[in-house]
Amino acid sequence: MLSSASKLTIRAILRGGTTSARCAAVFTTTTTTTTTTTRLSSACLTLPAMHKSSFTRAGTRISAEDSLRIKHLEYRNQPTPTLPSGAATTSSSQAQGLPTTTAATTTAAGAAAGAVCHTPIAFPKNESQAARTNRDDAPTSNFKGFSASFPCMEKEAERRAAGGPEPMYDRVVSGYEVYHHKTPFQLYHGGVLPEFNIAYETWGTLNASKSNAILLHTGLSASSHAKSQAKNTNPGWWEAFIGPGCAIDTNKFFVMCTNVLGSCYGSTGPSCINPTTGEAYATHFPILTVQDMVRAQFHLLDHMGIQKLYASVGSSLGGMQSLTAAALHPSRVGKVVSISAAAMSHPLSIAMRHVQRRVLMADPHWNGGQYYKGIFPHFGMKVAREIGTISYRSGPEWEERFGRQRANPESSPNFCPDFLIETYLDHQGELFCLKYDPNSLLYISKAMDLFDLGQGFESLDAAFHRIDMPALVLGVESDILFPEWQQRQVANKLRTTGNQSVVYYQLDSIYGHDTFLIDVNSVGKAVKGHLENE
Ligand SMILES: CC(=O)SCCNC(=O)CCNC(=O)[C@H](O)C(C)(C)COP(=O)(O)OP(=O)(O)OC[C@H]1O[C@@H](n2cnc3c(N)ncnc32)[C@H](O)[C@@H]1OP(=O)(O)O
Repeated sequence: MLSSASKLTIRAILRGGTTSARCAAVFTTTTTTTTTTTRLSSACLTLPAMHKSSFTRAGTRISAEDSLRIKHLEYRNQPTPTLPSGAATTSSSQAQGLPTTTAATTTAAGAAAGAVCHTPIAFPKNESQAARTNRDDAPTSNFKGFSASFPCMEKEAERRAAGGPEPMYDRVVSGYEVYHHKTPFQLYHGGVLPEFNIAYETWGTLNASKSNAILLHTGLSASSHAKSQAKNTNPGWWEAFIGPGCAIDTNKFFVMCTNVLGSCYGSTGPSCINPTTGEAYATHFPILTVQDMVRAQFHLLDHMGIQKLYASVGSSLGGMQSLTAAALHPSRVGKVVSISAAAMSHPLSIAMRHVQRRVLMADPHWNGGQYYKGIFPHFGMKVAREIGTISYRSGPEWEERFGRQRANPESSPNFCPDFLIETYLDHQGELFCLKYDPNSLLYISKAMDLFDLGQGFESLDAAFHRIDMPALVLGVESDILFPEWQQRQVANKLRTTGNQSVVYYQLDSIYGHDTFLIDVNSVGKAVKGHLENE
């Protein structure tokens, strides 16, 4: 935790579209006319010690106290890949048909005549590596193989046999409010929802003129529970970022967070009952876009009488929503923040979500999405999350954290989680898989693939041109899902299409895409500076 005396000096460039005037040192502890002091109250700084000490990569450290370095970037010195200028609207491509894969526990079977199958490993379990290396390697028999024991698969088989009720996603969180939209809602790709709910939570106080509201948009699988509050005291997913004196200061702002359309934490999604059939929507739910999610949120704002947001803030999918809100309703968004997002998903990120969906759909219990009264596709969901986790963190972090260590170096190598990185992924998959509706994962991850900020506008540039309010764009060098070059594209596009006030930060955190969830010091301070800078 940082002491109250700790400080962060972040340098940024603010450049107008045609002017080269710059305003450096936006956030610093030194008071100048172009300076805003940016401090997070110590109550917000709950970053575990591990997260600070693990930053050992070479780089420009801005201050001794801070674990992350924020680099000064000049647009003109950065080669920037170009975005296509037209809005390439991707057509809906709902996955067709069911894979026929059956998941059977494999057993080794020796094919060759005379082969010895299921031979127990001859080496004593606790034999040291040195002893193994020094062993006289003259074989004592013609064949000695692997002991075909797969405890992780046996556990999975037991779970399948037991079945069990579908987890109740809407019980995972409680204490949210619900906006009920009573009339049919037309979606971008042609679907219509007869009605919908949006779950939301709020923190701070809405002022009399309703001018201090900040809409916080979530990533793929988050609920509206960004912060603990009286009706739900569990820590939220941005717990340390929101509160008095924090990055989003609830002494100043009224913060709202919604659960997106298509999700499973109180908003209408595939696990909800379709009022026209009395059955769960499941995979009859219409294909969604990020724009549909944001349009639903603006119905909630209308309902609350909030004409103009002080700011729209989001990371990842939330950053896509944040940019979309600003493009759809520029007159209703005062400031925009986009962290680790993009103007459109790039092929590698689509590929990573594709394999998550395929592995989920390959679980026979997924059953075409009709598992709500059957057996939950636990294994498919778990492995999908493991793949997702690979895209959320980074190789450098894992190198530092796990290296090549095995969970139990004295045990024989095996095909169940063995290396620490494997047990980590296994744990992350297990932690998450019962907390989220598999069909929501399909729909929302597809919406991310389909995302194109230019959708519905004349061109991508036309969409960017509408985002004329002060903008903060933040990227992370180790992010493979939403690479830093995409953040630079967003910042550059904003600037070249006429935005007079764009701030871009590049962080060299090793936490990859998840940096926005972990690094309150750097991400939080950048957000606070942007929100509070006049
Ligand atoms: C794509 C989008 O739109 S949004 C982004 C998607 N990202 C997410 O959803 C991220 C979800 N992850 C989280 O929420 C995490 O808790 C974070 C990011 C907030 C915090 O991350 P960290 O503090 O680094 O936690 P970490 O990833 O190390 O996980 C800790 C857990 O792993 C366990 N663990 C750590 N190493 C190992 C290991 N080698 N083997 C087994 N388990 C391990 C810990 O015991 C701990 O378990 P617990 O949670 O049951 O107590």
